[in-house]
Amino acid sequence: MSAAELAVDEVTLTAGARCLVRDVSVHARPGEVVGLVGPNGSGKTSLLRAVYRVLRPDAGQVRLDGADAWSLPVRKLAVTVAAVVQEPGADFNLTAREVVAMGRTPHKRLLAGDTAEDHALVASALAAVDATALADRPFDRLSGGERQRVLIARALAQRPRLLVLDEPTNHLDIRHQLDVLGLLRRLPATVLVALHDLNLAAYYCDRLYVLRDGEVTASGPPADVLTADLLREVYGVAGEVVVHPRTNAPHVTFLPADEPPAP
Ligand SMILES: Nc1ncnc2c1ncn2[C@@H]1O[C@H](COP(=O)(O)OP(=O)(O)OP(=O)(O)O)[C@@H](O)[C@H]1O
Repeated sequence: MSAAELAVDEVTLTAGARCLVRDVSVHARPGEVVGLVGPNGSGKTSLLRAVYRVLRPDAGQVRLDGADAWSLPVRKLAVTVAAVVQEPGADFNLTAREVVAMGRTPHKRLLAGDTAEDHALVASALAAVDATALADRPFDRLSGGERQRVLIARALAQRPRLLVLDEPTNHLDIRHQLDVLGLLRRLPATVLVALHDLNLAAYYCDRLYVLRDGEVTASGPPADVLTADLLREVYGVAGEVVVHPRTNAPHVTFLPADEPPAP
């Protein structure tokens, strides 16, 4: 298993008469962690949906290792790409362990049972997200953050070559946010992740793409992309960006609009 190369080439996505994403190109080299950031409604989720093949591009192409992702056989796609999305189907009358085991399905023949390797991969995926103790609990009775970790474990059990995640730290407490993002960095996979927290994106991503109104407005290493000018232009907020002396990553401090004048 090796990390995949992702190339989104000049993709345009529409829904009815509405343009969701226009002429967007995003590239992730094998093993890179690439972040998508941008305000609400800027097109992050839509773009991810085109990559994991839910929303077909009206123009442009999504390529995995050079091949058109939308032409790959379903099974080939399922052993290559895993997605952790915001609204998973709610058909989960299953335990957490059973949900994670679903990640093994693309690797199996029809009706084949679980192998010792499947059991081991499920157990290690649960452990990786600190969810071993949740394994026998009904999935639909877990808290939001617990559920999120189980869904990440399901994607890990799939052993994807490209992992696509939409706001994976949503619902997670700070320790689990740091653990999950640290884990993504260590995976032998390419990662495309939409994040709202710019400081986490700056620390954990190799490169960022900033979306605004469905278009890429900036891209590059976090230190090049995250500037006070960008925060003002894209998000309409005042902020200061410094290189943090301990992490060496850019660190953003937001300045509330009603900040009292300096003494
Ligand atoms: N099926 C659809 N039909 C019409 N409009 C849609 C559809 N899906 C998304 N949109 C619109 O497209 C725009 C981009 O939405 P998208 O969910 O991709 O943004 P996002 O960057 O992920 O936002 P957020 O940060 O709020 O999650 C939004 O204005 C949204 O309302």
